Amino acid sequence: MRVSALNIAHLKLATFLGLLGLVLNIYPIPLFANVQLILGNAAVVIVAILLGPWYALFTALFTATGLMLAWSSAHVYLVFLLEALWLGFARRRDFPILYASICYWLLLGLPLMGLYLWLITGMPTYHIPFTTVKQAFNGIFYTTLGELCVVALPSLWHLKDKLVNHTRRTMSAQLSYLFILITTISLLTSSLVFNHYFMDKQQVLINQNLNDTGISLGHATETYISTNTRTIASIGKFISVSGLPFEQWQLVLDSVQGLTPSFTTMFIANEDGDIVAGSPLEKLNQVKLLPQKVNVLDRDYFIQAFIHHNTFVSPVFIGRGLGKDIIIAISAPIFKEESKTAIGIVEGSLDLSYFSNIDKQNQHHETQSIILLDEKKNIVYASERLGLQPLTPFNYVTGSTEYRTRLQLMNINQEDTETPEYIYAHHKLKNGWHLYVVEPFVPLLTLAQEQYTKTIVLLLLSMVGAIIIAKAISRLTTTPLALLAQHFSQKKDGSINEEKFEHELLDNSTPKEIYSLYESLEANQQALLSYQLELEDKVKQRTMDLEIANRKLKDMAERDSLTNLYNRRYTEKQFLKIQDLCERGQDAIAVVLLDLDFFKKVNDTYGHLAGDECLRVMAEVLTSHFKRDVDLLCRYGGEEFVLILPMCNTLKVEQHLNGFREKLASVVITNPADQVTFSVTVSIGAIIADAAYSSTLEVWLKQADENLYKAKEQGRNCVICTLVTV
Ligand SMILES: Nc1nc2c(ncn2[C@@H]2O[C@H](COP(=O)(O)OP(=O)(O)OP(=O)(O)O)[C@@H](O)[C@H]2O)c(=O)[nH]1
Repeated sequence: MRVSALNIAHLKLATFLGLLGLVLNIYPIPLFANVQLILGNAAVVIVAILLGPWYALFTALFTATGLMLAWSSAHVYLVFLLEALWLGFARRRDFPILYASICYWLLLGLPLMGLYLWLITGMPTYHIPFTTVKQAFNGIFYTTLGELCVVALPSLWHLKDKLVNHTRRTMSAQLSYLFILITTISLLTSSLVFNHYFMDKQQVLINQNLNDTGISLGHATETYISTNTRTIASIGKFISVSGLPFEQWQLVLDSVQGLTPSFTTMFIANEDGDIVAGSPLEKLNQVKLLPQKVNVLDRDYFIQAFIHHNTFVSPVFIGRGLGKDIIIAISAPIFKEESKTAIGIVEGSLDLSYFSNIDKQNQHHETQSIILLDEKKNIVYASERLGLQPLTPFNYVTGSTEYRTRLQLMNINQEDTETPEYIYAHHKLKNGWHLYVVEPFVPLLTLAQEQYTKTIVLLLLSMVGAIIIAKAISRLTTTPLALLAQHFSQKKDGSINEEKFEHELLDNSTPKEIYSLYESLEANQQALLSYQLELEDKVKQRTMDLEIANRKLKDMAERDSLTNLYNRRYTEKQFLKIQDLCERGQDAIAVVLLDLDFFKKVNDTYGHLAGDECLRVMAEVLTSHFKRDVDLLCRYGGEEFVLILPMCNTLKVEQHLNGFREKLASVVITNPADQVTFSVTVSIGAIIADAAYSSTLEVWLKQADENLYKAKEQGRNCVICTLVTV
């Protein structure tokens, strides 16, 4: 950003929007798991549209910091600052911002995000495509939102010195683009909301199922333990009350053996902790064969029952009595008949396979697993697929910072990973045991990903559909307009189009406004046409008048008004052309000077009107006598006339002049004033020479004048002609 180009108002706007974006980005909208919607970057889009790349970069510094605080990952600076520059430069080149955003994510955003997730975060590869595509769609979402904010806020349109389009886009393109923007934001919003509620519902269902399983299996476990505890207590009590001698205790165990299938083994130990009776009997016999005597004096279940007189359920441990299995021992004291003195204990080792049965009977067995812990949090039973060993402590980590759900999440095997393994429900049983019902998290994640992927595909299809529909809709309105504009515009030659507008698009389906426009344009065109015709007529008339006036002016400039013969000026000018032409053709020219005889006398005798009439008659006779088009007849001044006779027959000129002289002399002239008649004669001096004789009229006239003078001298009414041969 050049410092000189800094605009304080723009900087303030960019800062304000940046801070707003920062706050919005600190709190992204959680959708499901690690799917979050960030909206703060819309501020960057607004700045990119209005102010260009450098201000957008400035705003992006704020918004990316917001994301940095939310995600604690520096990659946001790279991905989103680049995006800001990209959008800003695209805007400067009049590239629609939505399309620019799509291009950015396809060409840069997606690869960058993918590389970051793969190389830096160590996210499972199967999850990377979804996470990156999700981010790209989030990008398209806030870009659309930003652009619509600009469209919806008229105050931003009038922002001083903001970026403006260099090229004017067609109405159809603008309408289509706006339609696509609205469709995109509507589809994205509705699909996000729909997916959110769908996933929410799924989570509620999963939670409910886990809890239901927990309650039912917990209840079954409690019943199993309490029933068996009561059984052991009853045996102890029976022996105590019956006062049976210890030799008969084996009989008691033998008799209850079939009734207590829940116990794998049972035994009775005496006050010294020695096993004195056992069931099944084979096990007891095996124990008796052992080299060392089995003594349970130090066992919790012995101490609790014998010393504390409790009916006791032990944590899980490795048996040492009738076998070395992993067992849970339930023990009860045997009292001396009618007294409070313990004389032994009866113990039963619970059959742990029962938990496997209730696990298998669980209706959600396919997806759910259970973990039963004793009060010391050692594993009593764990579903086989979990791979957990009974008796081992249950190690797990709950929660996840990356994946936000309304479910309880735990990791059992991979405690260090951020990807949760299981969703769980926990139940604490009445005896202090814990029951965990767990379900793998990945299927739910996969479901969410499938759901969002379908949405994305649907969105893409809808965008294509929107483009087609937008084009069709804008065609309905803009095509008739374009056709009207084309039809009613001037033709290339600037004239008005006179053809009637007929097009299939202009029918009953044409919008009313456009049809009214057509009607008024049509009326204007007709008015303009008739005005044009009127104008053309007027112009034609004026042109004609002008031509006549011009001709008159020309005549006035070239001709003598009294005789209508050419004047002196015209003759002098024309002579040059005639002489040049004849010189080229090696033709002869005759230059003749004529002067009425005693014209002063005519004037004096008959008056000036008669003099004028005399001059007119002279001109008429001249015109009728010298008929060739090439002959130039001129009143040279006063009663003097000049004839230029090009390409003449040198031998016949004099004769022709004499013919004229005689003709004039025979003409009777009537004085218009008093109708008195008279006649006049003319003296003629001429020179006939090859055109090359001279290019100057004066030279020719000089000779003609000399001859005229001679004619006057010789008594007038005669022709003196000189034939000059070069
Ligand atoms: N009525 C009339 N008279 C003209 C016009 N132009 C010249 N004149 C007269 O023509 C007369 C010419 O007289 P002069 O030059 O003495 O010649 P002339 O009387 O014809 O005598 P010669 O040429 O020697 O025979 C003058 O009186 C002019 O006033 C004209 O346009 N109309």
